[in-house]
Amino acid sequence: MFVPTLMGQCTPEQQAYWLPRALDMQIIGTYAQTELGHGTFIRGLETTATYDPETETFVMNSPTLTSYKWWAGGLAKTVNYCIVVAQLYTKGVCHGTHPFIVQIRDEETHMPRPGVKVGDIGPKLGFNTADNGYLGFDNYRIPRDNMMMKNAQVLKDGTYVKVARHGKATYGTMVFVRVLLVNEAAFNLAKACTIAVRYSAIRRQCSPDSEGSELQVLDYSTQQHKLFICIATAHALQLNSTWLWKTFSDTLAAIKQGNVDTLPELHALSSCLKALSTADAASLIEQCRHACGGHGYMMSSGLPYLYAFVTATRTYEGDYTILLLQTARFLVKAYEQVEAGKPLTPTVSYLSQAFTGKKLPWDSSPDGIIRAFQALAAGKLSSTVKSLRKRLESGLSYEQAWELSTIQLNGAAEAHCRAVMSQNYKSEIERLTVNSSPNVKLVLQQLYKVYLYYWALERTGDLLLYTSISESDIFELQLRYEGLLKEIRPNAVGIVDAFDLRDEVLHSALGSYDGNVYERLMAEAQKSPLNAEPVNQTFHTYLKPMMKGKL
Ligand SMILES: CCCCCCCC/C=C\CCCCCCCCCC(=O)SCCNC(=O)CCNC(=O)[C@H](O)C(C)(C)COP(=O)(O)OP(=O)(O)OC[C@H]1O[C@@H](n2cnc3c(N)ncnc32)[C@H](O)[C@@H]1OP(=O)(O)O
Ligand SMILES: Cc1cc2nc3c(=O)[nH]c(=O)nc-3n(C[C@H](O)[C@H](O)[C@H](O)COP(=O)(O)OP(=O)(O)OC[C@H]3O[C@@H](n4cnc5c(N)ncnc54)[C@H](O)[C@@H]3O)c2cc1C
Repeated sequence: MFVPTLMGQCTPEQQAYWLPRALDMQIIGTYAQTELGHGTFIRGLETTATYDPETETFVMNSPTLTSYKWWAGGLAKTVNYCIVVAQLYTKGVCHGTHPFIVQIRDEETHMPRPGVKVGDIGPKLGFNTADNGYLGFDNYRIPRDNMMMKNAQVLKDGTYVKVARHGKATYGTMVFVRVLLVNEAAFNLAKACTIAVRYSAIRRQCSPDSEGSELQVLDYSTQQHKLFICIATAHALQLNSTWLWKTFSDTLAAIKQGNVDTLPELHALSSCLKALSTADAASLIEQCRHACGGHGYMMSSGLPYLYAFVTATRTYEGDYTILLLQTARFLVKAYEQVEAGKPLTPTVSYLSQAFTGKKLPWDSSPDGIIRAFQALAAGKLSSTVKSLRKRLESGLSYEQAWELSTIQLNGAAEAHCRAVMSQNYKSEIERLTVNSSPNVKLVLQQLYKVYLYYWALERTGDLLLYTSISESDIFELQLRYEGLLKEIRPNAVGIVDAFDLRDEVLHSALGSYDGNVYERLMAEAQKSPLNAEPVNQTFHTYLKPMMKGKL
């Protein structure tokens, strides 16, 4: 995050100085925004940067315990610089949070600079190879030029000048990383399902009839139900990530031309796609672990590590709930635009036909299911706005009414995101397979249908509310879904092989290409330090005395 922030928040002159140093690794940096007391609510950050025109420096301070920076990756022992997000004060006025480049360690000795308190935050659920750190300041001075001045400036005399066209321009790095995280979710989920599907083809358990041989666990319908949605979702996330990257690039190009009109839609999309992709990837990686039984619980399976790594992505760079609520703000505005007969931006344009007051006629074709997801999102949005307005009519303030409606708002944002993801999944497959063989098309369409049927069956309650789906339609869809799993089964191993992930990348005794699962598990077990000696010294120190009654 250090380098993208230098790129996004510095003036050209500042970039010319800092970027080569960072890219050459002459300096190593991190992004220190979150504090002990605040992560989500950026406006509540407490670190201060007070401009002193006498010395043309900013004085950095951590006025409270809760103002200590907390979490930044590499902060504890690795980095010598960081981007610190602090409340800017000049001429006695607070201008809100701004980013500053702060040297925290000596470039030669690596000692913390006087006035800087820095350390490690301790062990975490995962990410233990990263030295996430804390950081505090005691009247620590940095040059005026170290304020990142692309979007706002403090002149030598302390005058504050706002440059950016959009109030949230300083949040740009977060949007960029959220976009990248959708791709990261796809990649890690692809790893997990490669491991679990390959292992399920090797693992045999139980025999349906006592005479026959044991089945590969991949042949069980329930195992297919657990795993094929993982493969389908990995593709859905990958294709949505490519699409989101293009949307991001287009918006960035427009902003460079001075047009910030599409930023709200990009923010709404990157927020909900980051939220849903990281949450889905984490829960499906855990599902892959379940699918590997006891061996999935071994660190050597690679799955616990993957889970610990990915579940953090649901929180960092904006917590799941918080980001869905950001999308919900955008959706409520879109609802109001429909009411006012105003045009809508592309990803919410479906709303213009959705508020008919009637249930959508059920159609079980893929296009029909996407329309049903859209109807569901629109229906949820409409009920949420009704709740919001009822609360306003009862005399509550907008903030109070909003807070009481946040469970529904999150539901509407999740449904909207699922509809967007399904639509993109379909259109990206169509776009990318124009010249593909019929077999490739067939397999990708099977996976895409698995995604649609799975989520339709997960949301039957909502579909009953907002579409004309009947009990027999649901029964028919369930049978179709189960049939599809059987169609995919013969190709399942080939499909995960097509992710083309090398053994070194999977790092799993269960998921290696050669399928030598048991040999690898045993070889990994031999690496346990407990196997280094036939009798461990704890036997003599504790067990034997206890057994002899001498403890
Ligand atoms: C090329 C490089 C390739 C590298 C590839 C590597 C891939 C990397 C992936 C993984 C590898 C592992 C590496 C691990 C890295 C760990 C990194 C973790 C880093 C961090 O976590 S940094 C800290 C991140 N912190 C957050 O995300 C905080 C979340 N909070 C917020 O974003 C905000 O506080 C808020 C959005 C919730 C609220 O902000 P606030 O100012 O209070 O604004 P509001 O009043 O709510 O809204 C006002 C108005 O502004 C709109 N708005 C808000 N944000 C934005 C935005 N970003 N852009 C545009 N608009 C925004 C908001 O919607 C409102 O609009 P409205 O009034 O409704 O119109
Ligand atoms: C592995 C890891 C690496 C990180 N790396 C960095 C880094 O490099 N740099 C950095 O600056 N930060 C980093 N972070 C911090 C991260 O960005 C924050 O933890 C994250 O943004 C969540 O903020 P929080 O911890 O304050 O959670 P909180 O906001 O305290 O969330 C706690 C709970 O309260 C809920 N909640 C909070 N506010 C509201 C609200 N308004 N409405 C409804 N519910 C609410 C949340 O949904 C959540 O359930 C990292 C975190 C992790 C886990």
